[in-house]
Amino acid sequence: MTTANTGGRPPVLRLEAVSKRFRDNQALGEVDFTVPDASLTVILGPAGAGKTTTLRIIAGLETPEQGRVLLGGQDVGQWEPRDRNVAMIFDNLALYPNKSGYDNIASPLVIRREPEGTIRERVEAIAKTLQIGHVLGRLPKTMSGGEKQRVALGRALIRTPQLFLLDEPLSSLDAKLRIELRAELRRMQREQGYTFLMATPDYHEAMAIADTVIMLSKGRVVQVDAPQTIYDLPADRETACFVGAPQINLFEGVYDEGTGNVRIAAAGVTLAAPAHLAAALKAKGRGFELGIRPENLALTSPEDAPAAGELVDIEPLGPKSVATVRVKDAEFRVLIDSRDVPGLALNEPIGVTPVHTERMVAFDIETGLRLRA
Ligand SMILES: Nc1ncnc2c1ncn2[C@@H]1O[C@H](COP(=O)(O)OP(=O)(O)OP(=O)(O)O)[C@@H](O)[C@H]1O
Repeated sequence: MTTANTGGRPPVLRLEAVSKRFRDNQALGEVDFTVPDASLTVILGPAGAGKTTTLRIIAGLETPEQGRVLLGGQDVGQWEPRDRNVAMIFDNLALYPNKSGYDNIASPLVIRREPEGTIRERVEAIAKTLQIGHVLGRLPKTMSGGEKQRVALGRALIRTPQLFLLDEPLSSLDAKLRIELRAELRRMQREQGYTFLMATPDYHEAMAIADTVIMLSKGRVVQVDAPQTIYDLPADRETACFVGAPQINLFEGVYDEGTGNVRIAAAGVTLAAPAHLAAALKAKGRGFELGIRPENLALTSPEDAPAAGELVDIEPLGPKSVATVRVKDAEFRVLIDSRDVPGLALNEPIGVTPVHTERMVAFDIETGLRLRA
């Protein structure tokens, strides 16, 4: 059992080889991971990856085919959901329509027959943190969407379970509110030392708040790492494409042993193999793709650029823009400063030059796995 970072205590949560099948659909296959105490871990993955199923199994709302769920080191396989001391927070939590904000938040403690003074103290503290003091006396129908979501969060957070499971808790909110509330969740988690396991298909969200990201794909854990590591060194091609917008550039290449160069046939371009990948590319020879993030390419004059083509599109993204350069049968997405856009003309010749070649990655075309240096 993993006891890292827990001072010898077992981790808050550990999944061991958890599998789940719905009829002929293998929703989860041998899922393994650990969630340490007072951490914010995000399960990231596309729709249908198995995020909700994983959370439901931990909460005891779904039974795994195989494998073990350990909470604080105890196998809870036979435990009822209410005995597990975990709180699950869904998107769009329904509030009691006939109860005030205060009574909605207080309800879990009222059910537990906590003393009234304690309840008042807790509700007021939570309302202050979530900045919803002004809606405590009001019915849900008079609250905005964001206020309702905060009251619902307050109701979940008023309990103090050993683990909070959050299933896309912010997805119904508008972009501004989502960013505000996720920062608040992060702050509360840190201040109170809560342990959060949150599922989201939004890599921006994962990057913004996670200590650790569990990348889930087709019911399997593909990678468990810090968000920046998932971005810089994705375990496979699918993860590389899933995290990062504009998407990573991928080019099929062939390594030339004589020169130590990589030829990208589709673009008719030859690049020096970056030093950190040379051995892996040499060993592979062909059947690999080079992965270059758009921010690691620059627009240059066509004369001395390794790739020269035509500027075919510019997409503004606020302070940054994405320039697309067609070079023969290949397209290069290049992230540029939007202030440089006025100096560019569509359909004109332009060069593309890799910068930070030490950040290039390469994937095996057959397996999709990243080639290890
Ligand atoms: N009760 C069920 N009966 C049959 N199949 C199910 C059931 N629940 C989930 N599945 C299937 O299991 C797989 C994983 O679903 P799950 O809801 O866990 O994915 P998810 O990653 O949470 O997706 P989303 O981001 O869309 O919520 C999917 O193929 C889904 O169709």
